[in-house]
Amino acid sequence: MDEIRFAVLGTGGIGRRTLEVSTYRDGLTPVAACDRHGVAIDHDGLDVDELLAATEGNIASDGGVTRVKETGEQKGVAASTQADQTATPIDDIIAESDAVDAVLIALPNFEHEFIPKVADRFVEADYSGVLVDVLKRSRVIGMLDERADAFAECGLTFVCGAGATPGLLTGAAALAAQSFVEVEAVDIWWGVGLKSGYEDNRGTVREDIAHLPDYDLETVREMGDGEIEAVIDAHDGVLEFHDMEHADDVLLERAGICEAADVTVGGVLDVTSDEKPTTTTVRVTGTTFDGERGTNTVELDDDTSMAANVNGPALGYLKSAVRRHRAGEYGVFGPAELLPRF
Ligand SMILES: NC(=O)c1ccc[n+]([C@@H]2O[C@H](COP(=O)([O-])OP(=O)(O)OC[C@H]3O[C@@H](n4cnc5c(N)ncnc54)[C@H](O)[C@@H]3O)[C@@H](O)[C@H]2O)c1
Repeated sequence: MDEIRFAVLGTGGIGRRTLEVSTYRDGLTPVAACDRHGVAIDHDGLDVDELLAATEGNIASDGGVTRVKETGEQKGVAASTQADQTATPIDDIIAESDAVDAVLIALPNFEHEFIPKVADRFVEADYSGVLVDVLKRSRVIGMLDERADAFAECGLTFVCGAGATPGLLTGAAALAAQSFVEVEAVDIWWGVGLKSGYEDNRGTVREDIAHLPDYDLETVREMGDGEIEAVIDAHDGVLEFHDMEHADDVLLERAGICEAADVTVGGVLDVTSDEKPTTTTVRVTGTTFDGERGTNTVELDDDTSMAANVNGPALGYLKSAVRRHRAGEYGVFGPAELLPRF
């Protein structure tokens, strides 16, 4: 496979690690990266080490965040010698997108329409390439599906929900389901330990809090950092979630594996320790062709971090998407559709 030149939109907790993980993968050259204040573009390949060093402890987050950790004079990616400050970071990358094979979207998702609207801007620019997102919310998949024809017309291959959950765990469920002729339940239970906590993973932690009873995306978007930290403190740094709106459900349904209503997602986030508070498991219960009822369980090792489980799969799905794109397959794909089909 030819070298893949890719861009990262959003160099926060996830996007920075996307760049780092890509240095361990063959055939991936990062050529552009941006956050809300700056953009770095080098068609010969970005110097990832320099960019990571410049943004260490210096992530330009948003979502109601006013206090940004800064070590250099510039906020976020603009602190890199390879970057420039800009008011139009995404448009700056779109302007160069003829020379970009794939774009990984690691932007926050506080507004459901934000990522679909970013995709619209690529369509308006007639971008023929790959877009991959790691978004979580089920309802956004439908918004992307509505755009499938527009994507197909401009030759765009979009892979949605390609992080850990949804993403890796959706794919694991799709594989585990192959033993059955009928799937009755998929239960996803995740554990994440993030000692760097809210400071370095603002988008992820804030979006997760929206799943707690009494909160939603609208309320967490308006909350100040102090209020978010107060919620975390009120739970002693350990937050447990049930019945989360994670797109694993609609992504398994659109792959024909089970009904969305048969999928449950929950988990535990511990921001006081890097140890996982609980083991991440996917349990798929169904009936085999010869009448046995059983549960196939996939388990992640407790030592694999969230950053590893989001970014490894995201880049893996990105590579699969580039193959699809080069074979002339355009439109919207979920992680379960890039695996054995039901
Ligand atoms: N699927 C999964 O398993 C999974 C797991 C973790 C996180 N995520 C998702 O990853 C996303 C990123 O999370 P994070 O913790 O890295 O967030 P973050 O807040 O740390 O980083 C977000 C980045 O996006 C940039 N940004 C925001 N608005 C922008 C704009 N208009 N233009 C350009 N850049 C902009 C910010 O400057 C920042 O660099 C979230 O949507 C989260 O839900 C998915």
